[in-house]
Amino acid sequence: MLGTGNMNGAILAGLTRPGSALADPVRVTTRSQSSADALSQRPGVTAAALESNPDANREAVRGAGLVIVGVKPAMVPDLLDDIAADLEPGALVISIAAGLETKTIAAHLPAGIRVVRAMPNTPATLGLGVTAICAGPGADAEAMALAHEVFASVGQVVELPEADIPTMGALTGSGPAHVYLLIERMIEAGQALGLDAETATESVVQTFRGAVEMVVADPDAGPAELRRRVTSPNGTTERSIAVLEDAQLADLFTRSLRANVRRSEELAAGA
Ligand SMILES: NC(=O)C1=CN([C@@H]2O[C@H](COP(=O)(O)OP(=O)(O)OC[C@H]3O[C@@H](n4cnc5c(N)ncnc54)[C@H](O)[C@@H]3O)[C@@H](O)[C@H]2O)C=CC1
Ligand SMILES: O=C(O)[C@@H]1CCC=N1
Repeated sequence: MLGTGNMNGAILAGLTRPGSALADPVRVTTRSQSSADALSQRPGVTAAALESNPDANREAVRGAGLVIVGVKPAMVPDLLDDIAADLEPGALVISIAAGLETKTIAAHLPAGIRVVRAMPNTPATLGLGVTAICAGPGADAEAMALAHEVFASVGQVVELPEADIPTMGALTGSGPAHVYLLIERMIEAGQALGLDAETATESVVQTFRGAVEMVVADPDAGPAELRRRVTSPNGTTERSIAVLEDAQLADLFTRSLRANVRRSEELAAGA
């Protein structure tokens, strides 16, 4: 794993969490020695820092069958140019960078390197991630099976055409941030109505958790039916839902996701 920050770090945490059977040793790189020291505490993980060893990325990929690139999108091309000559022939390179298209990734790699693009999300850290994957140049069935296996060990995997990856970036890659924003705003609203911070926080978090678990536990009912069961005719929920629906939430979310996808397109163009 090259560039082990928030997202690659979450995947690594998921892969090495207690009870998950990580079959192969993992070499990871990061920029600072202090984060490399922290990462190397994980079982089966060897970490190297660029600030101590400028060759860390090149050394990490030597002999590796699978390389997951987790630096910021703008840094990916330079990183690939740096490691290109040291990659094993036929290695699988997975990029998790938002926006960056597989043709751009492949253009910075030698022929014969297999490319997969992935859009994971941070709940991978608990094994509860969602990762969308798509095949890039040279990605044969074996490469896709390997990508599937890695991300399946930290959550669910959805295989999609590349054109859908930006939408998944908006819906699931960025999705946890949208959920956290809703949690934050509900806590603030509880406080505005007089609850103390601790009570509001604990109650809202448990409400999200309980509500999500109910959707998971009863897929036949689905969220609309579960909402109906809470919303008594002429009761209290009806009033609060009416205020929320007044804000045209469906339209708001669609506009929000479109803005996210537009940024993916800018990143694809190198902006
Ligand atoms: N944060 C998220 O929830 C998600 C992020 N992504 C993608 O993951 C990638 C990383 O994002 P974050 O983890 O949020 O960023 P981050 O900044 O937390 O992590 C990047 C890491 O790369 C290290 N780094 C920088 N240059 C390096 C180099 N040349 N060699 C080795 N390490 C280097 C940094 O020290 C840092 O630890 C981005 O391309 C982003 O689009 C995709 C899905 C979700
Ligand atoms: O905000 C970003 O650009 C990255 C991609 C998806 C989540 N975080």
